[in-house]
Amino acid sequence: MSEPILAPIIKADEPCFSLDSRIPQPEETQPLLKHKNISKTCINPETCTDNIEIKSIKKSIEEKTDEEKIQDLLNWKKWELSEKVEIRRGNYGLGVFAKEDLEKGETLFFAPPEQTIMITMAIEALESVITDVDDVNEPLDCADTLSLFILFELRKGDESELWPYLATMQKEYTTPLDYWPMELHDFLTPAAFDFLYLATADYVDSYKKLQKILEKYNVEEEEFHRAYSIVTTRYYYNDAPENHPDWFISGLGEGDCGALGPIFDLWNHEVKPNCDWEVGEGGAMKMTTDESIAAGQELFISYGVDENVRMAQTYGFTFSDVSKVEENIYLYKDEIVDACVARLGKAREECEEIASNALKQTGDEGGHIDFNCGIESFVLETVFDHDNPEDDDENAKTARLYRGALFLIYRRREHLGNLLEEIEGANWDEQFLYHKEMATNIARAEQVVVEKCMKQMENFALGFERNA
Ligand SMILES: C[S@@+](CC[C@H](N)C(=O)[O-])C[C@H]1O[C@@H](n2cnc3c(N)ncnc32)[C@H](O)[C@@H]1O
Repeated sequence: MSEPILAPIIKADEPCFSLDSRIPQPEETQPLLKHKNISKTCINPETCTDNIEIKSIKKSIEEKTDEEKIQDLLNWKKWELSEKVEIRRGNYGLGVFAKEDLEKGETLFFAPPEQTIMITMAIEALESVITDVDDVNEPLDCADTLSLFILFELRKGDESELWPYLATMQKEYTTPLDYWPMELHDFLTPAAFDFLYLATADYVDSYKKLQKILEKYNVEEEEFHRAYSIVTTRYYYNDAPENHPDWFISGLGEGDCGALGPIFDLWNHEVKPNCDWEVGEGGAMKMTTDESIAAGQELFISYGVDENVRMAQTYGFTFSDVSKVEENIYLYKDEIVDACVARLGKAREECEEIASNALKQTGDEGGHIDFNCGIESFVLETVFDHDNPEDDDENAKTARLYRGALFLIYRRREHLGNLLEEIEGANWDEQFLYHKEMATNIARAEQVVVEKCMKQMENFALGFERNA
């Protein structure tokens, strides 16, 4: 959903590596990284080395203006869209704006399930493409299935029934973290690097499942990536189908799958939005105002993400006004072990063992400090609670936990300070200015929480120490 700013474009004659090279290797997931080699990725090594031009069977379609495309979309179905709003291009691509003053609680949009793009529609359409479970490397989930469906619909061009919708989609999606160039890895915070890993792994996973079909239909990576991004930046949760072919897999219950909602998905995101949305019976979409809104204002919903790092991962944008976001400070095992050694005076091996055992019980890398400065780390709690003297009371334990966490965030402050200096001081090629802004916004958002939590946690620690 971000404005298209280009990441490296994959060309057939560039040196190429396997798709896996885009996924950082395990040792690279450690925080505070060293510079990585510059690398370009390429889907099909044979076509890279032989410099073969892949035959494109995409239709070229007469380009319409934004206004014409929006009009086609509005005429496509009998939408229940309030006359008090308009769709137009704004600061964040297309968006929805108030034409008149709006009151709190007004319904602005309603779409019954049949006007949304449901997974059942995608499965049905793909049954002629996927005839056997062996046509895919692994069963497809909802996002994979919708991506493949959208890809083929895009190829049909204006012969697709969905064309009035698809024609409004942005042309390129190149900046989300799944296309973050390797030479810029060092400019990411440790958390952003983790999110990059997740974003890339999800994308590559999807590509690999579909590889045979993509190759059969000569789908270039860029083409697949666009369809995939259209889906993942617009997908809203919806129920999984009751019956489906063997090549499809998803959760069984409510909200375990997803759908696309034309018009609904033109609302842009704010952490504190002025509109609210609801998925009703069978996947119907409803949009209402959450406050009174003056004419001319843009209408926003929340996509359910509050952190710059998560917005970057899923939607390809970040807020530069970092007071708007609610970033977390993610903690990692190595840092916790350092805090254990420094604060408790224990041997590294012992700290390692305690932390590793605690980590085995949790799914995450070590936990986090949330934007309210609450410590959400089982590992940190375990480490600082471990092997306490018998006369140790709850106040002393809590104080020790805060001191341990403070050690971590002082270090993180130093790291973020250095990182921001490096970002500022580096020589950025013009094509990467968007990346610079994104890396800065992610680091600054975390820095704000670090500064706030330092003061707050000092006070907490002192209070508990006094009562111990
Ligand atoms: C569901 S679409 C919204 C419609 C989109 N603006 C369009 O032109 O089609 C989500 C995408 O919109 C953009 N977007 C939404 N909210 C934004 C924001 N607050 N700042 C920057 N971009 C935003 C991002 O590109 C995001 O991936």
